[in-house]
Amino acid sequence: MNPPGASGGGKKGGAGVLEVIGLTVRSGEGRALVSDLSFAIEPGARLGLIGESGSGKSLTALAIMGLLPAGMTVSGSIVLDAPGLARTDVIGAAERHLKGLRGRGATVVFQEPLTALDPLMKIGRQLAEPLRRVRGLRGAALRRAVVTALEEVRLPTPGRVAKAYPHEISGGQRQRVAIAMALACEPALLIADEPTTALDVTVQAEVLALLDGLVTARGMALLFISHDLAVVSSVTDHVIVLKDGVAVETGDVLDIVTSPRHPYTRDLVTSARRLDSALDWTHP
Ligand SMILES: Nc1ncnc2c1ncn2[C@@H]1O[C@H](COP(=O)(O)OP(=O)(O)OP(=O)(O)O)[C@@H](O)[C@H]1O
Repeated sequence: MNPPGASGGGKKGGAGVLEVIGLTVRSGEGRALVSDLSFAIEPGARLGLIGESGSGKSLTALAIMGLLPAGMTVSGSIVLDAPGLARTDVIGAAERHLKGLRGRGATVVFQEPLTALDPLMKIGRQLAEPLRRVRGLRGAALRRAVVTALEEVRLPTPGRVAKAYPHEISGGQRQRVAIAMALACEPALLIADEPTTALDVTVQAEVLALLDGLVTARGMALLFISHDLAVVSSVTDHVIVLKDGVAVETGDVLDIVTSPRHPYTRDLVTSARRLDSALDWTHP
């Protein structure tokens, strides 16, 4: 049974922020990398996309953003319907139109924050750009908004961070800045693609808790992508299990964790449990 909010069934005509129907992505040689994937996410709902490396998770995220690598072909439909923006099928939409959707419609936080940050620009200036563009802020109001945005992601010394270059702060702090940049656009849908995978375990837990709180506070829809079942189950309500580009199982997080049906999902649950008990053993 699908709970309200997120579903793997590709509902039609609902009030979804995102509705993906029959998404298929092929390589230049015609190999199917994502096959006939359907799901929907309603405002404020959270959907997890889980699968091992190469299962098609990142390509799904890139397809939603209209950023698939050149040479790939895409079919199906990806309808983004964000407040204040025209309802759009990303597939086939003009790049000019997609530029307007990226940020306010949907935005991504990637595994490696340096992909979102310009290494040659101070953090304050980078953060000011979306605040100016999306919220129209200028002057002292813009400077205040930069500090507020850095405070919101719990950076202890926002004034110092604003004046720093990305390489002058830690990896965990950079990911907080990347989250602040994503949120500055006030997106209807946040896609988090392995947002904590590159971080130390303790920092990982802090960033995850931060993301969790911000998504709740802002009522954003969340597509959370990870290879880690424990991480996905801590932040989402509903999951799709992806294997070789195919959704092999979909359902409520608790059902998937307690009674996985597909052998691949069972393997994911077993290895997550094994890791869990190994950690218990090493850290009694
Ligand atoms: N630019 C590309 N050109 C050709 N094939 C690609 C390209 N990018 C990804 N692929 C292939 O598409 C498949 C899915 O890749 P994708 O990056 O979506 O996997 P993933 O589940 O996100 O894995 P990871 O967790 O390692 O990021 C893989 O077989 C990968 O080799």
